[in-house]
Amino acid sequence: MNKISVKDLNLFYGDFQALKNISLDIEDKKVTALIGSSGCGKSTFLRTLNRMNDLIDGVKIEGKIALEDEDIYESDIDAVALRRRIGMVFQKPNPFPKSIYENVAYGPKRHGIKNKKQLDEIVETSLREAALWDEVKDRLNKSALGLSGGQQQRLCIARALAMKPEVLLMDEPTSALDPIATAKIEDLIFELKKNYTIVIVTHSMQQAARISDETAFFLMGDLIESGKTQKIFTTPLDKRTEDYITGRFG
Ligand SMILES: Nc1ncnc2c1ncn2[C@@H]1O[C@H](COP(=O)(O)OP(=O)(O)OP(=O)(O)O)[C@@H](O)[C@H]1O
Repeated sequence: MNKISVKDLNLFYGDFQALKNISLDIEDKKVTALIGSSGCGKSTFLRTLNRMNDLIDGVKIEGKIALEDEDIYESDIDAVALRRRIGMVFQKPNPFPKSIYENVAYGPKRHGIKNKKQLDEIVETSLREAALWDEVKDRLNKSALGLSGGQQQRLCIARALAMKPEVLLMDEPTSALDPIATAKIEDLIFELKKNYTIVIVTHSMQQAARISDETAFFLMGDLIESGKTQKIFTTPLDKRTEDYITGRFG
């Protein structure tokens, strides 16, 4: 089943066309990796999925993106509600300068949940889901900035999960982390796909091969090829995909 369906998507930054006629279906409760060399449009594409590009001046978008049956670029859609359904985790862990507890409770509080017991529950569940609970349960009121980089990134994942999203967008979530912290996040992604649809931008082909079910290869704003990760990495249809995954360019 498709969770998100992208059809004939074009995106312009002013006169520059960063995405060219992209059509891609994103499967429910699977990990889809977006790969391609620097500047090919992976992050831009990722941001179109929860309308984060709306926040950038001079962006023009054509085409259609449906979340299940709903066109997310319909003029009457509530972008804040959309971003609650499609959460995002960024390249650099960016916890708020607040306690671990407050980082996770922040979103639910802003959306009107005031009951302490309910918030406690959301915080614990989200931290457990992000595989961080055991490491932080005795220091929930300490600053999030005292956590290691890998812990901070899992906290940011917990913060996203606290909003009970359906889809998680991850923009190179491990590029600032060491191999051990990276492995923890990769294990976590594997667990999370049982309940969430995940789209991840990665520079690491090994990472894409390890963790994704589906892979989409971008080149200079075009989507060259997409499909099952195993197929893309073993028998790609397009010569340009093959050249990229075998390291001939990129
Ligand atoms: N806010 C912006 N204004 C103008 N051009 C932009 C903007 N953001 C990105 N671009 C351009 O759009 C193209 C795609 O950028 P994007 O960041 O999506 O690529 P990417 O594949 O994610 O690259 P990287 O892997 O380096 O992050 C690039 O040529 C980039 O310079």
